[in-house]
Amino acid sequence: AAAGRRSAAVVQTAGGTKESGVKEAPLDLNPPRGTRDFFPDDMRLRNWLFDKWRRASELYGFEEFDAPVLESEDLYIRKAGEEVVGQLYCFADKGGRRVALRPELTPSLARMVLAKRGQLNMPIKWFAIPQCWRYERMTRGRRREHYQWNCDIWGVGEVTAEMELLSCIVRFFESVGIGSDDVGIKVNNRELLREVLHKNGVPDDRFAAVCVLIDKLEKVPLDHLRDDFRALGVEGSQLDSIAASVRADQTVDDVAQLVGEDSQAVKHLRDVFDMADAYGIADWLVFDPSVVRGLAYYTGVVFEGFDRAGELRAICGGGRYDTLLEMFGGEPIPAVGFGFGDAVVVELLKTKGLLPDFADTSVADAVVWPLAGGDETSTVQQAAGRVATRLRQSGLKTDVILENKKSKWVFKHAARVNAGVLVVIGADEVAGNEVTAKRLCDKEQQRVTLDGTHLEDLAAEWA
Ligand SMILES: CC(=O)Nc1cnc2ccccc2c1
Repeated sequence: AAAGRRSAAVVQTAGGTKESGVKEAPLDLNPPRGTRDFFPDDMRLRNWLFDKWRRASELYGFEEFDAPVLESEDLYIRKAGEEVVGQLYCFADKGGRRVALRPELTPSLARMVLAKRGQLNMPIKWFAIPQCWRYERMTRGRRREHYQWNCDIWGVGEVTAEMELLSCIVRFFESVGIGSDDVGIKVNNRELLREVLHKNGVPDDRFAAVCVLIDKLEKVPLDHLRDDFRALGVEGSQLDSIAASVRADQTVDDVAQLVGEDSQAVKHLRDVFDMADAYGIADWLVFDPSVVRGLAYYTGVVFEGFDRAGELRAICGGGRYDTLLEMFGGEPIPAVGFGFGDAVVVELLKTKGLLPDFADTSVADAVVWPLAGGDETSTVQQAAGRVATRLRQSGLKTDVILENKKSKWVFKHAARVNAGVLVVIGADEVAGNEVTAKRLCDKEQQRVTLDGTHLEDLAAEWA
């Protein structure tokens, strides 16, 4: 690493930008490639978003859980050619164990359910906001981590579970000011594709890998994928009829023609649209037979939030995955869930002018200022400590000026933290067992005795 740092590259370092050469280059101050620092302003936005996600989850009766960011690599070994598996951030740990930074949360959830199998009250409705990772060649300069809100329902095979999740997503959008004219949710059912594959003689064990390729069709023309399809034994007229069946411009009736009105797939799909009104989400849902999502384990209804202006990548996505536990050697339990990343939704909020403004965030309600500097410094600083502690114990967010500062600096600082009241403590206040409280919005001030709780009451009123 030291040798690496001796490179001639010019990096932003502690010592400013300088040609590194013979001397060892100082530490690179940037976070690792594809990752982000969250300075307070960034953290305020992140906390705001997570709070909106949490509120929507709790509104729907979901309980929060979490799992380690590090999991055994085995959890993600799937042979269907998924991008998320191809970009696994994996390595051998010091014990020689193959481990991976989680690229998604669902396999951890499956592991936890299997571990507690039979002891969990079903159905479970759990949510989490995990940081997920991928290792991508930085050629594309994309991020290698994101936070992804997950909600999952285990133990319900009926479409009512899909309705809970779809309406939870809609409630989140409404909670940040996004409406059904801004965003829609494309809904499809992978069972349709399974039935089409059967009709075209494609063996069932090709289903997951075919879905992953069909998902790529959204971005890559069919001709670029013919070789991959051929490798799965899908080609020629068989492939053309499969590709035709997933064309976006078809209605549910059109696909019912293809697979027959008595198809389970069609029934489940119609159920979703029939129930949408009752959940107040009919305006949000759009049938789109081209949507299959890129995860191998989806088995039924799948869905994807999209911006109707068509400028952004998918906002969120999910689906039913009734057989995931079989991958882990367990008896299957029906399950459905979604993932909702922290990147695209923020881009959408930006374009819609819906990002929150934190300019008047109250970092502190009160600022306590010991007039230090003279030989009474320790006396006034101790008095400030006592006053600040009282204010904090009464629940007021209180900042203390920790060193000798000029008045101009203190008032500027109090304004920056949006404090409502400045409590000044000089030697004469201390002598009189008083403080001088200044209301910052209009400079009104009062000498307040420290006897009783009048100071707390006044500070609370002025905060
Ligand atoms: C737009 C964006 O940041 N996407 C993103 C970023 N990091 C990831 C990490 C793991 C899996 C998917 C990921 C997706």
